[in-house]
Amino acid sequence: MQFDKPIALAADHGGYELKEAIKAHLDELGVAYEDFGTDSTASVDYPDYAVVGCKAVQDGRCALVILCCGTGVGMSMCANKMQGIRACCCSDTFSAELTRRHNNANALCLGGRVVGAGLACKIVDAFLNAEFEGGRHQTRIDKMMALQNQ
Ligand SMILES: O=C(CO)[C@H](O)[C@H](O)[C@H](O)COP(=O)(O)O
Repeated sequence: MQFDKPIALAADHGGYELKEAIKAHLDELGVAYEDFGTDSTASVDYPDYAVVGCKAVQDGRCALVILCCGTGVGMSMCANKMQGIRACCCSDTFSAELTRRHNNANALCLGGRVVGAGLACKIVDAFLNAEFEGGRHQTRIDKMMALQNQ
């Protein structure tokens, strides 16, 4: 996997430990990242971290964002409310691969209380290694993104 920009990472307290495991994994892979917090297991509010991570993608500073909370669900709900963000909450590698290939997802959400670090790193690999296929999928994404105006 090669990216011309870093991967953004952000988590709440429920995803903090998983975020740290993903950082170690990205270090091993030599993939650059930017960590937007949180920095401990002290209780915080996941929307605050979804916003900073997604903004890094919106403004072009980061290529993609990985968001971790307890379930991944709250992060994905927040991320999908932000302009231009297509987030998928994944607990399996197949969905993570296909959401890049078909949905051109730019945000991967993971649950630190759902998946272990080993599976999460496989999910991250599947997400980062897949490429958007375009074609008929772009037509569908155009329709999807138009829903932001409804
Ligand atoms: O999973 C989450 C949101 O979808 C959060 O990470 C929290 O784990 C969840 O909201 C539970 O919060 P708590 O304050 O840790 O009980």
